[in-house]
Amino acid sequence: MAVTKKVGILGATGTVGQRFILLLAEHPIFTIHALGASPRSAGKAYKDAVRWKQSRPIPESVAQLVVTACEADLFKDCDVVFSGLDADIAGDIEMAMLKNDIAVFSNAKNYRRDPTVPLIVPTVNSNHFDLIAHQRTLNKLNKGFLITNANCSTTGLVVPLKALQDAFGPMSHILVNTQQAISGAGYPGVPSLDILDNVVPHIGGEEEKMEWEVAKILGGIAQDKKELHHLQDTIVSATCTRVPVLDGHLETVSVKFANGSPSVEEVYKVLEEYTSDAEKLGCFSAPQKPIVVTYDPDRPQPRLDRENLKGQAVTVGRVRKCPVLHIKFVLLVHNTVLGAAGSSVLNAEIAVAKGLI
Ligand SMILES: NC(=O)C1=CN([C@@H]2O[C@H](COP(=O)(O)OP(=O)(O)OC[C@H]3O[C@@H](n4cnc5c(N)ncnc54)[C@H](OP(=O)(O)O)[C@@H]3O)[C@@H](O)[C@H]2O)C=CC1
Ligand SMILES: N[C@@H](CC(=O)OP(=O)(O)O)C(=O)O
Repeated sequence: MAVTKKVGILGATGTVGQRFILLLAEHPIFTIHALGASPRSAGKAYKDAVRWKQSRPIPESVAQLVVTACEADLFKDCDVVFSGLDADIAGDIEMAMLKNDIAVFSNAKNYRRDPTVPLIVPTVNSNHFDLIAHQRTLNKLNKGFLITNANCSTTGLVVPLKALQDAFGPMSHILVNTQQAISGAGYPGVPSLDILDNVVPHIGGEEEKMEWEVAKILGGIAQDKKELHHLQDTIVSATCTRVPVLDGHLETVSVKFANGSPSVEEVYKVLEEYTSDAEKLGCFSAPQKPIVVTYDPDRPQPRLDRENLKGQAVTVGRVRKCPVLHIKFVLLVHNTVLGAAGSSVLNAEIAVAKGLI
């Protein structure tokens, strides 16, 4: 039987934290060891601290665990710390964990632009783990390191883009429009009077994140493994909206390729056949395949497709020629699974498989 690793969850009471609890409560190699949240929650049993919003009940093994403050000393016995912390406080807390030589998997935006921190979508760029040796040298660490997840909308976008880039070469232009679920705004999130019977065509900072993160994730790594190379010649334009859906971000995408357009049939084939290292490494949470292709004319849809392959796959459909660029399609990503906690857990499984933890 595999040796189990002790894990801590920071921000365990939040929207992303609750997903971590569900994904980790019966995990074959990770055992929940410590739960952290704000001073408001510290000292309480998890069931009393959390406002549980999941359709499955709080796992029994977690309900009575006492939530602590997010102090590095209290997590020093953990092999891995997953962070679902609010970005306002994630920076300092995650850095304190890293300085204590702990492996940190962050969902927050704070370190995504740090050139020494890989921004990893597990079914896209797990090769960026190769930067960790250099990061450890820079920070004088033995076993600790820090990696971040991408923004949830970016995560959905880069999975099919990676398949297309591998097959057809660089893309010069990418236009994306998102319809994002309310769970993306955390709890209590968007007021009901703003979102019911409505669409809000603004999510602060989201478009800038999407436009920037794609280039880091789809870029390469230097031969000496000390630097990430961002894409230079790909322009991304994003428009992000909030819609009255609970979970699942829908995105409409148009792409122009630098070397000319593939056919719709070629694109479908490439999406169908795309594989990632996560499956090849045999990771427990890896989807059977990173992309579920739908040929139904009215899919993907959030309510019907967000749970595909347990929320770890991106569903893509409606591939057709774009009269302005080259190819357009629709995708759906589960924002709190692959878009957040699910990516972190799968990234940690990859790190274990690569011998980094
Ligand atoms: N929701 C989503 O789909 C996605 C979210 N993210 C990112 O993940 C992170 C978490 O988001 P989300 O779960 O939605 O946010 P929530 O607001 O639902 O949860 C925030 C968590 O942070 C904790 N917290 C707040 N203040 C402090 C503090 N001073 N010290 C310690 N802990 C504190 C809260 O604890 P308490 O309950 O005690 O207040 C809670 O556990 C954010 O950085 C977000 O940007 C990334 C991708 C997708
Ligand atoms: N902003 C996203 C969720 C999120 O928190 O993203 P980020 O981790 O990039 O701040 C949404 O509203 O759906």
